[in-house]
Amino acid sequence: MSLVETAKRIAARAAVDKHLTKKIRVLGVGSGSTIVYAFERVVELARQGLLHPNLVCVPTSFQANNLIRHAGLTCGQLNEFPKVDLCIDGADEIDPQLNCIKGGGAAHYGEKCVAVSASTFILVADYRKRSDVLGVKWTSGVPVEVIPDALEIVSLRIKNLSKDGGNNSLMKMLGVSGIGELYERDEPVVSLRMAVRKAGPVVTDNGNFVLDVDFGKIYNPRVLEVLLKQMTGVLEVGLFSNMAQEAWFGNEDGSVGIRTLKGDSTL
Ligand SMILES: O=C(CO)[C@H](O)[C@H](O)COP(=O)(O)O
Repeated sequence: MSLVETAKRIAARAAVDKHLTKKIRVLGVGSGSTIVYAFERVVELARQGLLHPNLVCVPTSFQANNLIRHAGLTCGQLNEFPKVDLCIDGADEIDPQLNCIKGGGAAHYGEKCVAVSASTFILVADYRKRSDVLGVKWTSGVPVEVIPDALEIVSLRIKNLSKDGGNNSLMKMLGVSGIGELYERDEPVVSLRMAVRKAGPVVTDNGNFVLDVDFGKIYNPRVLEVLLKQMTGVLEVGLFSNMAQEAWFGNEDGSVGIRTLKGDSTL
């Protein structure tokens, strides 16, 4: 197993061991490759009888739904279980305030639905995702899920943010005086995410498209998230600000690091 895969696995398993106690009845299951390792551990613990006897797993995506069903665990939807005790998910980049970029797997809408419903939201990742400022480690851009009919209008509005931003009354309401307080680039670079082994764009679990928007460094993820989210045609933004309580990182040396709002430590 490569260094990166080992790092994902140790972080994922350690976070599950710490947080998934017998008291957790409703578990949110994230998406991506790191979550596969976390879920492997969930299944091991369930088979050993160490979890809540009525554990329900709420998926964040089609992928997570498959993981749960193939393991034979109970799968529940958010409409039936809107109060999630714990959600464990991966991330593409995480800053010291535990803001993160998600959506590398285009599942950020489902992931955010579950994360906002969770009493505890824990991130698991390898060492490449630990960052001081968002936009430096994950350079593919912030994923923005867009309703297909609105693709062009949303692209244009995002490209023009820097030009129009200074006069935006919403920015004033949010207490930001200029777009330069939010991100680095003069003009965000907007790309439609293209599929691999399918002609045309990626189509999300919800039948939408994804724009990857490179803002350069992101200085104020919270306000940028709000600004993007309010654009008509945007379903969800892959910025998750002020949501996670902890991030668990697998380090290159085989140790596990824990990032909280109080700082970084090693297990
Ligand atoms: O947000 C996500 C999917 O939309 C993933 O959690 C994120 O992309 C991390 O994935 P991986 O664990 O494969 O690096």
